[in-house]
Amino acid sequence: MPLRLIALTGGIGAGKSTVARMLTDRGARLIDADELARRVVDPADDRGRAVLAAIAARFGDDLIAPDGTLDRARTADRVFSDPDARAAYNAIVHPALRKATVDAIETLRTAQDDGVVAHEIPLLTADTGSLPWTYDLVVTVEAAAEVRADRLVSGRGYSPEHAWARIVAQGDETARIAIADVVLRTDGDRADTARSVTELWSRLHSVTG
Ligand SMILES: CC(C)(COP(=O)(O)OP(=O)(O)OC[C@H]1O[C@@H](n2cnc3c(N)ncnc32)[C@H](O)[C@@H]1O)[C@@H](O)C(=O)NCCC(=O)NCCS
Ligand SMILES: Nc1ncnc2c1ncn2[C@@H]1O[C@H](COP(=O)(O)OP(=O)(O)OP(=O)(O)O)[C@@H](O)[C@H]1O
Repeated sequence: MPLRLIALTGGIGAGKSTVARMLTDRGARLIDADELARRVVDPADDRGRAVLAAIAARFGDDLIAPDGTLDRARTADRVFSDPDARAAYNAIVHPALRKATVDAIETLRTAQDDGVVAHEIPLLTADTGSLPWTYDLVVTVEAAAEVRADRLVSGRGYSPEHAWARIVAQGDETARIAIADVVLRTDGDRADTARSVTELWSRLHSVTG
């Protein structure tokens, strides 16, 4: 079977990373959009510096920390409280992120042209239609917004305001479910989630493509 590229999307705090880990435990390889989004603003890299300069030109130098890295907390405050700022920020960062993703897919394909690659990508719906790659299966990981907010506050130390700002920034689940082939609900406990991942893994091995 050729390489199958799976989108793993879902609302913040629903459990994408948990599901991704369960898939990699079963042998999938992973591309993490959040991690690539950190790399594209790495000041140690020429392209990263160019992205940081574009952010500073649009938003001001106060988003750049004294050591030249992105001040992530300040950036989050700006972009998660203001949809126009978020769109402007995404317009700067997302082209670099897309390029990094194409490179990552190619690198994995060159290393091994079969198996499952999971692409953990929180913002899939915002970009659908303009992506320079195609998925064999789109999976969205979903739990009720209140459950996700509780997890972000108790598990990740977010304040309730920060948790809700991000949940709201991502829109509701309707758009994600509309583009998904599989909706993996994680309102239950981790054992329930593990069972759903086992089913998904079987399905991935019965999909040709
Ligand atoms: C705004 C930034 C600096 C905040 O950094 P921070 O370290 O606090 O958060 P982190 O990057 O770990 O993201 C955590 C979660 O926030 C959500 N999130 C991140 N960026 C966005 C965004 N632009 N819009 C909506 N939700 C987002 C995602 O669910 C993500 O998993 C950072 O998230 C960023 O650079 N975002 C833009 C790049 C992007 O779109 N990333 C998502 C990958 S698809
Ligand atoms: N049934 C469950 N399935 C998955 N995760 C769960 C479940 N119950 C509790 N959790 C917890 O929810 C938290 C959020 O999970 P995770 O970090 O995987 O979310 P995420 O969707 O990747 O978030 P982000 O969008 O920030 O990357 C974790 O602490 C995880 O252990």
